[in-house]
Amino acid sequence: MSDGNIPIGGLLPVSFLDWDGRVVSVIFTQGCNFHCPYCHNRELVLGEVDLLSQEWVIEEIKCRKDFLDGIVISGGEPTVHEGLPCFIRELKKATGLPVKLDTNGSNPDMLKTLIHEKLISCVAMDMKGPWDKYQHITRSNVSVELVKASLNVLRRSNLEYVLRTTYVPHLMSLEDLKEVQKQLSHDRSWRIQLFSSRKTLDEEYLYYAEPSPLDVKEFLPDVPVVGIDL
Ligand SMILES: C[S@@+](CC[C@H](N)C(=O)[O-])C[C@H]1O[C@@H](n2cnc3c(N)ncnc32)[C@H](O)[C@@H]1O
Ligand code: SF4
Repeated sequence: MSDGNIPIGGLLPVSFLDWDGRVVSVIFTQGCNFHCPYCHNRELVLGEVDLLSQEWVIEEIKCRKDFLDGIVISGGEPTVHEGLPCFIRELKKATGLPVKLDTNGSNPDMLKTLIHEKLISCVAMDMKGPWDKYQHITRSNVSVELVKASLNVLRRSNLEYVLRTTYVPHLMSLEDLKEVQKQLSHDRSWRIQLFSSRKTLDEEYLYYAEPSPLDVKEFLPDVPVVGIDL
């Protein structure tokens, strides 16, 4: 994709769930460099949606801007698109709203650029699992050094950030979650999201068990647990 032009596969005009305490619009970019089998945004990852015009998306948000507290850019994986900084610049110019980024952490350079140019105000970054299980969980050959670098970028910035791990019992154990807590040095911004099997990239995962919130809370009592049905 060329400068400022990113593939947008979806727009959720109003959401109360995607940025704590804020009413936001959510933009979903198409395409991802990971292939997490549990991913609920399968059409975006597989590139099976009709793309929306960037101008239309910006206009839709602009006409609601007085009722919104921010914009979330999610996906797919937004940071795989080189045009992302330019797109966010246009979005902010048109709406004046703060932007939160959802990312898998695989592009620390992009993260650095977005922070340096003051284009984002908050980041939610996934920690997919213990470092030694990253490639298995994401079904990709991602270098964990990139994710570690993104973590350092966030920690050195003054930005609000959240780290989150989606707990999928078929892919990881409760002990693995403890390992993630250790590898994050008990970072207080870490939270656990419960896997929902309603829609998944790998259709076998439609039949895998969802975790029990009580089991997780009992095992890791200090960590916030969130889930679609909680
Ligand atoms: C679809 S991803 C897009 C942003 C980015 N690619 C990432 O992985 O963080 C947004 C969030 O949804 C979570 N997620 C994906 N599939 C899920 C599922 N089946 N149940 C619960 N959360 C899920 C991811 O772990 C991530 O925190
Ligand atoms: S959950 Fe995984 S596959 Fe889905 S968009 Fe995020 S990184 Fe990509």
